[in-house]
Amino acid sequence: MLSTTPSGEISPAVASLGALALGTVSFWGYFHRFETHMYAFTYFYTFLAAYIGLAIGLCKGYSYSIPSSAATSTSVALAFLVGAFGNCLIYRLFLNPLNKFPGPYPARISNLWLSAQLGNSDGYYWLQEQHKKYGKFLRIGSNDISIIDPAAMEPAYGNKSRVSKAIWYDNDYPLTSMHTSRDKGLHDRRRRVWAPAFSEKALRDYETEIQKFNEKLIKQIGKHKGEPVNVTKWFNLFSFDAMGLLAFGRDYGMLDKGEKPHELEMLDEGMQPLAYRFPSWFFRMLTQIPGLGEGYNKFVKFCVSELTWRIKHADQAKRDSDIMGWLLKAYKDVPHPENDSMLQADARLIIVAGSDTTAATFTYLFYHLASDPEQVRKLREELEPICLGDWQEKDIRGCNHLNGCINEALRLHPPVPSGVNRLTPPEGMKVGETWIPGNVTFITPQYVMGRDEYIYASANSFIPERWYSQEDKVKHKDAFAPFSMGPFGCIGKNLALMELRTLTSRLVLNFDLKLAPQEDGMRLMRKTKDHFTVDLGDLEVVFTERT
Ligand code: HEM
Repeated sequence: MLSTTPSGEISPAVASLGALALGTVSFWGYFHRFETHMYAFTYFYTFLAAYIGLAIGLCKGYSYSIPSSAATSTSVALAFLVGAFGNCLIYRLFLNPLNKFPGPYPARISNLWLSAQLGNSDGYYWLQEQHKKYGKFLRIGSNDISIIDPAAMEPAYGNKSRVSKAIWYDNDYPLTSMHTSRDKGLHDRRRRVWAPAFSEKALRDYETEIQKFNEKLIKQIGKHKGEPVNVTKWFNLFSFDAMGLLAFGRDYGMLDKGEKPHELEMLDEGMQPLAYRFPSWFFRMLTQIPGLGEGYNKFVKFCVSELTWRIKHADQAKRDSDIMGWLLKAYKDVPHPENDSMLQADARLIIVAGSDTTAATFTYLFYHLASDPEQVRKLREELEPICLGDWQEKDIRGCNHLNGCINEALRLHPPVPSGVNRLTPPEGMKVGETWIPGNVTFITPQYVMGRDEYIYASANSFIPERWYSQEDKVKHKDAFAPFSMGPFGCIGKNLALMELRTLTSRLVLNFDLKLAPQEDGMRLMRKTKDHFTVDLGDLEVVFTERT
């Protein structure tokens, strides 16, 4: 029997105690045990409905007056919240096994604290500073750590790894792409659909197109006639144009127009919410609130429209065997593949994965080449005897200095600088001598690792030779993974390297280059935003045609 007041009402103290107990049970029995990030709105509405339902029930069923029903319902609701959040707080502050990892104290309370630190979209710098302070293992969230120990690479990304993708990949659910698929079986099946699009044969086809874009960019740069070239912009145009054609058989003509179109702005706008590393429940709520996720939603719509265009104009597409063409082979018997949410998500994946990343590598690489004429001299010495007549990428694939320069750009400025989110297996994971509990989210930020003296000698210097003749300057080779590794690693790595090798060679063979007057690279270094991939600050280089 419920204890009642003299007026026959349930004692508010007893009701609140019951709600406190219910909150406690709901935390330990449910919220603590299961992934709950997908249902934030559902919880919110259920809670609201229960609150209103209780208030109405007390009035109708127990003849409460309106004020006392409101007071009792409110105290019950608050007590429930205190039970659920109070226990959550106790767990996070005192009982979480992750508390043995060093890091800023508030990080253990909520991931929103981390988001508040990333207002400048400079997650990679923030992580570097914190790792300097706290060491190889850094607590960054209530269930999150960052690791820069090279011993983490094999258990995290090796082929035998039992690590899976973390809840971050559910941010876009139900728009699940191959990349955001957390189900290993599904990812595996999808990867088999994608694989032919990146086979040696497919890449040979793409190379012909890439060489045409190389030619266009060289012409456009030549037109500047020694005036500063904003390479951030031009490499963006190049990589977006190349990706449009390779992905959808569509020539955006950006290199011809020389303009940064609206689509490019949308990509950065669409990626920006990722800069703050919001907890997934919060991110999902944010992008569902009308108006708030506008840039993000616009970009998603743009990608779907590109996919629809590709399917409707299959016969007009410039190429028969573009990447989407390969994926569509799996949809032969599907009447409207453009409505398939995974294909829509994959369309977006190609655009994001294939354009921003290569543009960033080019821009940083040319920052270093324009700052150091000796690198350009060495590249020419290596390339000139090979790049005669109709040379192809396969002819320069083994060029040590060229590959060394590209590796250095990727090491010092990885295009996915803060790393990818992974979840330790339920039984936990050993990194060297350190045990990490099960179901913990972790990242291995490539930017921080790339500049760590424990991993590389003279870590902050651009030394291409460390990759072929000064190997002692790479102390832990396994730490270098700008394309990630293992079954979830970058499927476009060889395509990216093809673009990087061919265009870089052509540019250094065609032009002398130096940083523009007044250019010190600080806009590129300081204004670049880390939003999973990067939104680059400007860089100006002067190219002078070689005679
Ligand atoms: C320098 C250029 C590039 C870098 C540094 C890079 C880096 C990466 C990284 C780190 C991942 C893993 C992401 C994660 O696990 O969350 C990835 C995945 C991926 N990349 Fe790249 N990428 C580059 C270029 C490309 C290109 C040109 C394409 C072509 C479309 C591409 C397509 C993909 C795809 C489809 C995935 C998802 C793979 C999967 O989930 O199985 N990437 N890339």
